[in-house]
Amino acid sequence: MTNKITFIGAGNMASAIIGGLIDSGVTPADITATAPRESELDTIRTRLNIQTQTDNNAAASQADVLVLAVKPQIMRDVCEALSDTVKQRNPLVISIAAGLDAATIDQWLGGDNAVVRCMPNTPSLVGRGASGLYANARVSDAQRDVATHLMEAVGIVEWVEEEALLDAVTAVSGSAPAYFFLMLEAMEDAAVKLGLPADTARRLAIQTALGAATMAQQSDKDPATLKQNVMSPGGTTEQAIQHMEDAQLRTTIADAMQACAKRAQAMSKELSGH
Ligand SMILES: NC(=O)C1=CN([C@@H]2O[C@H](COP(=O)(O)OP(=O)(O)OC[C@H]3O[C@@H](n4cnc5c(N)ncnc54)[C@H](OP(=O)(O)O)[C@@H]3O)[C@@H](O)[C@H]2O)C=CC1
Ligand SMILES: O=C(O)[C@@H]1CCC=N1
Repeated sequence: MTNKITFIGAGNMASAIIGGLIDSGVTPADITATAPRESELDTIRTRLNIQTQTDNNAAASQADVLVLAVKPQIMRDVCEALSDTVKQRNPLVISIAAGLDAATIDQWLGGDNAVVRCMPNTPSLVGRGASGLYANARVSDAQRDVATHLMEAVGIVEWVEEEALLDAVTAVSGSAPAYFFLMLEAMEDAAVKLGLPADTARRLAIQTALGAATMAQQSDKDPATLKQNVMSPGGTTEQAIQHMEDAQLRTTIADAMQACAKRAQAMSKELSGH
């Protein structure tokens, strides 16, 4: 990819995507990241060999692709301060902020911009990301391809044609690494109570999660069938699964994802004012 990519914000999500991009072969010198403090940038520059800047406008003035990766709560100030540069440079804008719609981002940047909204997740760092993408009407087919190419460098990409569906994407993949990490935490704790050393328990739980996800990805069987295949009648797994069903685990997961999507909608109202 020959595009110059600038990340406004160099935190958890930006560094996960940047790390994945570099592993996929993007030239570090083509990537710039910004943050207010040199100390944070020193770390990412040393680790990834990319360009860094504390001046957002200076960094954006070189960008073909401008990735907005700051917290939603400060996005308005950041965008408004970038609007003159964006008007001159006219980059493809990719916002990764949860719960901020493309029209609001476009308006804060001064209007008439090609804006892709992307909901990525942190496994992008290891090339196993999952991103949902939505494009506003200004985004050309070529720019869609650029956004696809960029995010496919760090995982899979699913386009949605209705912007509101990005809230569902946030619930099923954007926020979801945390659900699986919670599961790993809980399994490790429970295994320790059953007598295993913590490091042994963690290794076994992680490898099992990896193995199950890989099987689910590679198998032509659906997850329900794969689950059934582990459950020998009258055996051990049946007991565990029955316990989870009795404890309404499915309802808990559905309620948690509803709460996640609802929070994205509420953030949109709070921050955009409509
Ligand atoms: N974390 C995740 O799993 C996901 C996050 N997102 C979205 O990604 C965005 C970033 O989240 P995340 O990476 O977790 O947050 P972080 O707080 O880790 O990163 C935010 C970054 O922005 C920097 N920053 C703050 N103010 C400015 C400014 N004025 N100009 C430039 N940079 C600035 C911060 O620097 P400093 O630390 O010095 O303040 C930090 O580097 C959010 O909008 C979030 O909704 C989307 C999907 C998943
Ligand atoms: O928790 C959040 O708001 C961000 C968006 C998705 C994942 N992390």
